[in-house]
Amino acid sequence: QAFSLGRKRVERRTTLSKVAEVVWLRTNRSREEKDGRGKEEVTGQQRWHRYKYRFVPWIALNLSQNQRTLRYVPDNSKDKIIPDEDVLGALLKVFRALFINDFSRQTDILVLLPEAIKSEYQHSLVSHHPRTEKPVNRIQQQKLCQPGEVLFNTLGFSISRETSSLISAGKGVFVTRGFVPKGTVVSMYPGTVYQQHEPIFFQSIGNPFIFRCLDGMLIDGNDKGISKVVYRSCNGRDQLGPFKMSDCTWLTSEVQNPLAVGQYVNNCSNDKAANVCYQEFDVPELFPMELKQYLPNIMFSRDTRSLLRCVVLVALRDIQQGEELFSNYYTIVN
Ligand SMILES: C[S@@+](CC[C@H](N)C(=O)[O-])C[C@H]1O[C@@H](n2cnc3c(N)ncnc32)[C@H](O)[C@@H]1O
Repeated sequence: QAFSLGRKRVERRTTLSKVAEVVWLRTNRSREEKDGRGKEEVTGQQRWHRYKYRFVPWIALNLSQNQRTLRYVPDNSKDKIIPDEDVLGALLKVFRALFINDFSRQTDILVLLPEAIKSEYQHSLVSHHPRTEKPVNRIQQQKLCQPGEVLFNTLGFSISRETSSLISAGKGVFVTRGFVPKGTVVSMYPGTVYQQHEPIFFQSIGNPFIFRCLDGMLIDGNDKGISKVVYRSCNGRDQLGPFKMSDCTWLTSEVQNPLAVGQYVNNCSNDKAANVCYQEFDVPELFPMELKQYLPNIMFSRDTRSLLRCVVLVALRDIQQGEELFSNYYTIVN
């Protein structure tokens, strides 16, 4: 059954790709004819095959209107805006702050952590009274902050989902507070991660949230219907005692990782240039066990050999409070 589902998925993806290819070739041919560029060295067909589409149905319908927004990358390896270490550093900073904020609710996990790690966290929660110099345990005094507040205190900005500034584009993601410097990890693309051969046919029907990685892996970021059921089921499957391997609160209104709204970022247009860019990030094996509960991605199949794929959005320029985030759904890799 898995095989036939997989085959159907491949067939469906092939059909979508064909439709998109025809639209692409028609658009390019008429453009080339108009400009007298028909005899260019690189043909439209060759360019199509170098194109790494992020959202297939979307490009099939909109490519002709958005020619100028294509993003060119000289090589797969040059797709990264910032080094992986910087992505890891930013995620660890935010996740640690979330963990400490939520410390009083983490007792089941804390008893199982090695002493050295536990005391590191406990250390960060002890401050000294300004007059008496006596140690004060901040756990008892701690007032729980909202996750958005933790993000603001850690990276200096908050983001949230609101009605897009584009007409009939549904929701979008806005910087609601603070300032995002260029090169900052500003959001994460949550969802179930599928390898190329895995069945996604039913989840993909009418689903605009399927993100395609450069190597063909797919991330289903839909927070409704069958996609939601699949994510929850994988999340339950992978839990090890009190240790959750991923966060599923992005499927609810009570999100615990405030970065996990990247699936709502809209595509740039000729009037609104992209201010963020997708960047793929494989979570290293040594990622702290107690912080995995904030990762908004999970593998569809429990495959111990491959690393968990995440996708983050990185700021392409400084972004001010009140601005909507726009990414680029089209990438051409030479
Ligand atoms: C990944 S979803 C983004 C979230 C979406 N705005 C929503 O509220 O569900 C992609 C869909 O958003 C819409 N969209 C994205 N960028 C757009 C744009 N520049 N103009 C109009 N619609 C857009 C399209 O319907 C597209 O299929």
